[in-house]
Amino acid sequence: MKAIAERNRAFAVLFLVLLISVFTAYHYPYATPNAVDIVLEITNVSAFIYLLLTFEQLREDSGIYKVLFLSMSLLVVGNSIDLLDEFFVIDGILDITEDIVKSLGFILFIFACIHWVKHHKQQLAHMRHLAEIDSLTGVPNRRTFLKLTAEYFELNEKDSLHVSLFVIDVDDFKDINDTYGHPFGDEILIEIANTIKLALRKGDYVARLGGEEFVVFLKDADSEEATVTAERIRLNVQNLNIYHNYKYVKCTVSIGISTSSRHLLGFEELYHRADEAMYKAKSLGKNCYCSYT
Ligand SMILES: Nc1nc2c(ncn2[C@@H]2O[C@H](COP(=O)(O)OP(=O)(O)OP(=O)(O)O)[C@@H](O)[C@H]2O)c(=O)[nH]1
Repeated sequence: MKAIAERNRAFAVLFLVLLISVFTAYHYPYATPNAVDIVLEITNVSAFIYLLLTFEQLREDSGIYKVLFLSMSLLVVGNSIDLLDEFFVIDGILDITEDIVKSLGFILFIFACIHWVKHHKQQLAHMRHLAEIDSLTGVPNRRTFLKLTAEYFELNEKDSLHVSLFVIDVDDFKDINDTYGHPFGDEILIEIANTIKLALRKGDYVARLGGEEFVVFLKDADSEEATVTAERIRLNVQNLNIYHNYKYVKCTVSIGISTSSRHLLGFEELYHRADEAMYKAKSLGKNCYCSYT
């Protein structure tokens, strides 16, 4: 964090120095050459010293920032070489050196900018992806689930096909956590999420609403098809053998089902009914499914 703040400060200084250089050179052509030079040299030399001092902080940055940093440093160094003109009378060599350093800096700067934009885009896409999934199980989170379902209802409003929704709750999960520990509880949640995912048709999806509760949305499934899928999920979870400390641990789920013709029930009502049915399944002894009636 500290290194990133330091890097941003270093970049800000470099930009400022380069801006001052350009601004001074182009906006004060009437100033005496010496005055312009003095402003340029003081800013460039102080920036160069600052770069040397902060370089250590940048060593953990990704490659692209290093290249960006290097390219801007070369531009600043190129400007600084001018200063030597004041003290040494080897103008020709210094001019050529200045041109080479600046050209190299400019090429690197363009290269780094292009790659920085690419890198930034990838990071944004990655962050967007992370915001959409549940970080533990990798299935969509509540927000994504609500978004996907709302989109589906909006797009298919006029169709009269059925949709079904499950609320799935892990049974006695507190006991699992208390007996085997929280990390193992997490492992169980990951296994269950994968098992549910594998039991679904293409196009249907599972999400984790939070805690040990999952929700499944079945497009185009009437109550009969929904119960077949629910039973498949229940059985597959029951058959899971999750290894822990030289033995296999079992877990089960209770599933509440609600089905509706798409334009008859909104999502809220569908969810409310499935939740009620899930509690009924719990009261019937768990490890079973129950349809809302
Ligand atoms: N390991 C783990 N545990 C969690 C997570 N989120 C919630 N829990 C735990 O899940 C447990 C849920 O317990 P309860 O609501 O009492 O439900 P239950 O023990 O499954 O009982 P029933 O629902 O009646 O079967 C609590 O102990 C929570 O701490 C999680 O992300 N990881």
